[in-house]
Amino acid sequence: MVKIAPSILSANFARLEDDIKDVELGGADYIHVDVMDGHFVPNITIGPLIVNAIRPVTKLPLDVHLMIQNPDQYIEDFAKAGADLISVHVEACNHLHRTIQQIKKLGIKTGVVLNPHTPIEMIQHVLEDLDLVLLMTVNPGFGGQTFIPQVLPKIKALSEIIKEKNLSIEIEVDGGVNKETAKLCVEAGATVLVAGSAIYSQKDRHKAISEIRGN
Ligand SMILES: O=C(CO)[C@H](O)[C@H](O)COP(=O)(O)O
Ligand SMILES: [Fe+2]
Repeated sequence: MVKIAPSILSANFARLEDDIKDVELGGADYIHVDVMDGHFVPNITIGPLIVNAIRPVTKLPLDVHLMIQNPDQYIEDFAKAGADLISVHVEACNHLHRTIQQIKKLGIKTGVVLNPHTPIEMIQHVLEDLDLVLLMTVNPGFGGQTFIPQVLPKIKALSEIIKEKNLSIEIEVDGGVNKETAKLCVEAGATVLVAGSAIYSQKDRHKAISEIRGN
């Protein structure tokens, strides 16, 4: 069954604990945490302090999506704050292999993210070291954007490579995922769906999660 990772970017930050517990009760598999630095992307969101604050309010793994320049400098802080999985953007890493080893050494799961225009060839030499590849289906920086369908063939191609190599890597998609686009992503091979606005804009978040999962 496809996993659902609600993005708290679209939650009410004044009621973060309630908004996290609500999606946990609704069957979410991860809590997706969007970290933006105002440099790699034109928006500023949250840091390790918030990750540390939300860690005790949920049993779900915290899936931390770093949209920051120089991620090496902050990886340890996010791991100590309670991240279970840290994903770094290929486009933000000068020495991707080194950054991946840094995350792995901390004993947490390791993910790499590709922007919509970045080809999967960029990660072919590090695939064996990854637990997850996150394919952006919007240009990162904001919630509530429109899904970019041109990424679908990339999801399919990555899924085929993973099968061919007999690897155990999750394919996560992020951006503009709703019940319609979720179906296309799952058909292409996505195994984890991030959804922010499509869950948190709804009064009944439990129903939204089920619908995105395709139930
Ligand atoms: O990484 C992100 C943006 O850069 C968010 O995770 C993503 O946009 C989720 O929001 P929505 O589902 O509303 O598109
Ligand atoms: Fe994200």
